[in-house]
Amino acid sequence: MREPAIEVNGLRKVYGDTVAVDGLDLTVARGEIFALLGPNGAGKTTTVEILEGYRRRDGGDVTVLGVDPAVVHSRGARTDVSARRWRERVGIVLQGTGEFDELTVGEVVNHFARFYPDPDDPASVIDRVGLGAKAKARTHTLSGGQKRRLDVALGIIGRPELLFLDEPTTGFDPEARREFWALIRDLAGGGTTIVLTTHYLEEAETLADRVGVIAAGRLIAVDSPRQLGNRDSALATVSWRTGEGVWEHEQSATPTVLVAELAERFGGEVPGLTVTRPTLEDIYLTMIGAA
Ligand SMILES: Nc1ncnc2c1ncn2[C@@H]1O[C@H](COP(=O)(O)OP(=O)(O)OP(=O)(O)O)[C@@H](O)[C@H]1O
Repeated sequence: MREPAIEVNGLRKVYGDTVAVDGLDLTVARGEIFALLGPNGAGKTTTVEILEGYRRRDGGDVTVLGVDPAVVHSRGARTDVSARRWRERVGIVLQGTGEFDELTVGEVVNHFARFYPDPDDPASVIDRVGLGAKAKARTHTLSGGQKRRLDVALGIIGRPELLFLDEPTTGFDPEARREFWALIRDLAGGGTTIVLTTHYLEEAETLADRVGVIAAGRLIAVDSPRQLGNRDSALATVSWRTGEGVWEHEQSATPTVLVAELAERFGGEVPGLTVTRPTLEDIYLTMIGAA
């Protein structure tokens, strides 16, 4: 089997009296899109920053692209060739870096491209993040969502093998969010491993191969969005309108049987028929509530 992109065992991080990460285990496969969900303060950013090599851990084992990020970050590593190589292979999109004074979008992306041995084409990256029309605009004139797109451009200009995205679409309008999702799928299709944190359940559902739910510093569940918390086998709610126009709702483990009965009862079309299962958000909120 191919070595995973990320392997974490028993990760622990403490700030004073606060246990931010409390024995977290996680494996992310190469080429996977993995979404980390969890309430404010659950430990997502701390975990991701440890994986990126920006934060030191207090316990546990961490391997990212075959390397311990703590070693990359240790003293002397700044000039170390292997540490530099590792950094070039990891793309990071932080929450809001996009202020570069009087520089234009094109200048900033071109400037960052020079840090990498085999960068992508700056003009094409600017187009792909939807900033083509803003290439000559000074970055301080960009809107919030456009600055976020610039952050994404800087995260991918080095053609990373692994890309970390911390709440990437906060402040995006719905169309921009969909364009961004297409970009992420495109990157994953090209083999890039993607780890993102998000508070948008729809984003996790649309993008992620697997989601991990963090609560109080622990990973309490990992599964595909369809199967998380046995969602696929949860009771379905069947709703329909009676002949008198009254809405009926019934929970059922065998909704197909119920719908067949209803069809027979109504002699064809069942008025207002819907069959729904719990959404990812329903499942997530139940999990977080229980934790
Ligand atoms: N530098 C720090 N010093 C002290 N405590 C910190 C520090 N950074 C984070 N914490 C604490 O660690 C816990 C986890 O924080 P973290 O930022 O990892 O959560 P998160 O899941 O990313 O939250 P959010 O969804 O709000 O971004 C919180 O209780 C937070 O207050």
